[in-house]
Amino acid sequence: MYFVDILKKFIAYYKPYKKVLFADLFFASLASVTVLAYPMLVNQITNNAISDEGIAIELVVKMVLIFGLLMVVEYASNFYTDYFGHVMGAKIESDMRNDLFEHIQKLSFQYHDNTRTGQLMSRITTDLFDVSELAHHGPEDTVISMVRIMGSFFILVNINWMLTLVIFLILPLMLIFAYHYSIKMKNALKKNKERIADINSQIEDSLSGIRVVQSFANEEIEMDKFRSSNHRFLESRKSGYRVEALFFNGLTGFISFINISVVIVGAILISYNQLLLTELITFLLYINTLIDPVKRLVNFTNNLQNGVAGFERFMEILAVKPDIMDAKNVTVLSDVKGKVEFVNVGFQYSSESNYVFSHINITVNPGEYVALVGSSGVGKTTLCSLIPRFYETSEGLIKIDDTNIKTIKLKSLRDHIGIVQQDIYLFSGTVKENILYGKPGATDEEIITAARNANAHEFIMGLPGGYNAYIGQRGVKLSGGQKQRISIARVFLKNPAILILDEATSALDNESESLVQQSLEKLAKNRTTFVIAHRLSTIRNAQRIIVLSDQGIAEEGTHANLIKIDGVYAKLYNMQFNPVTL
Ligand SMILES: Nc1ncnc2c1ncn2[C@@H]1O[C@H](COP(=O)(O)OP(=O)(O)OP(=O)(O)O)[C@@H](O)[C@H]1O
Repeated sequence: MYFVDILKKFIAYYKPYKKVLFADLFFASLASVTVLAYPMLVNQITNNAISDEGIAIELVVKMVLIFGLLMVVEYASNFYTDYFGHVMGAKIESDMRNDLFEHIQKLSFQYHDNTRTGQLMSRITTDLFDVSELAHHGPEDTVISMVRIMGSFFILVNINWMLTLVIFLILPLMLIFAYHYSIKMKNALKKNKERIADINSQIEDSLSGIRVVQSFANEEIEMDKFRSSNHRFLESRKSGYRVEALFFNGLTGFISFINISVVIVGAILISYNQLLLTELITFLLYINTLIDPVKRLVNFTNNLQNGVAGFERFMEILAVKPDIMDAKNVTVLSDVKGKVEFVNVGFQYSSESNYVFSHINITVNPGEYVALVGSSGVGKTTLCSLIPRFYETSEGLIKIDDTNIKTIKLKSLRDHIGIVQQDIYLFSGTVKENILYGKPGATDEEIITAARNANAHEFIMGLPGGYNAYIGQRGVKLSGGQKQRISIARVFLKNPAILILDEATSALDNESESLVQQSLEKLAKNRTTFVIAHRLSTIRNAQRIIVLSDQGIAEEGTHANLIKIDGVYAKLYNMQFNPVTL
């Protein structure tokens, strides 16, 4: 049942390429038939054209012409299967890769938190290559092998059944050998794949953190880690090549054994006048026509195993249901006012971990500026990441403008929320491309206005190339404050009703901070804003400060009120502004 299911899903990918597939199978059969005809022609020449009376020129010319014609047909058919067949396989692979990437993008933060990017990269790239090989060679090799095995068997029996029996006595041994080694090869290849995926993860990890590596001068440690996974890969390739060498040379050995046995038995049959020399020559020529598709079939079992394994891994990811999806009847938000309500909200990252918080009740009015304060790890970022549904609440619910966010179309929900974080992610590309990310299709004027609002226009104009300046991988060519202002421009362009500022200025120096702070204040105007700040000076003017503790919301109020009640906030504030001196 499982296999049928997998097969059905696999076959579905052929649908757009039905015509090419059938043409491919037709030409594969045609090429196989021509191969079967060659030894026949040799037989005609040796039997009828050459005799003691001389050479029958007319017949030879006729045979040569047929030879030529068959060669043209074989060449054209093989060209079709080699080119169009491979292109079909590549197109199927490309369709699968698109589906996989689309799906992976839908998977929630929870999934990505627990999955190594390098492993996913391997699945999207190398694994699917095996599937493409199977998609192309699977049906084709089956047809070629069947036509050739049946055709040559029929011809061999017709020439001499006793010699055919010799082959079919040895062939099962060869198949058992081939099957045994093909399993070993499959295991070796699987190991290779796992290890190359490890290397990919390692490269991804080390190179993404190259700045940390170099700042700690830990290149040698990274090199050691790399050397060890590279060595493990080398070892698995070594054992793979060993199995491969045994396998292919063993097969060649069996083929030689079959040929020698046929020659010996054939010689005996000739001596008893049971066989002609010309028949023995034709028979020997047909052995290859029979053995070659057998080898092909064995190879195909390998392709099949790899391809199926690759396809299973592909399906495995596709089977992961995005845990955060649109409900059946979703609402699309329009004209959002920006009221945000947490109703008895509780959250745990996984069923095994502790609740980060529970029983959180907060109502934030449209346009209100609310600061979240609390010690490190208390859950401020987590609380905010529930609003765009990056994670799903474990208890309670969140409402925007009185609508439960689980009933809002995910895209629509996220379209109305802007986030500025401390750890900014800019894509490698130009300044303009990065700002445009906030509203694809925006005009140049809109981009410049957003940049001006974010205090970014001037420094952008100073860059070589201005808005078309290339900013490097993750924006490495820009300063922290500049990156931050580009990310703010991006949100200005998006123009969301709800804003989350997650410690956006805490990594900046005073000058940068004031530029960024100014633009953030402008950005927050008329939007419901949640600010997470470590530097309490930046939130003194907040309309409301919510203080989180391990027990939930500990205090709530304005800065002045909270100082007056002299609780958790006052303690945090005093720690920052009146540090104890010895
Ligand atoms: N992706 C995650 N998977 C599992 N646990 C997480 C994850 N992210 C955060 N946590 C845990 O959840 C708790 C709250 O983290 P969170 O980042 O929300 O705190 P925070 O108050 O924003 O801290 P800080 O002020 O240091 O940024 C922490 O104990 C943290 O270890």
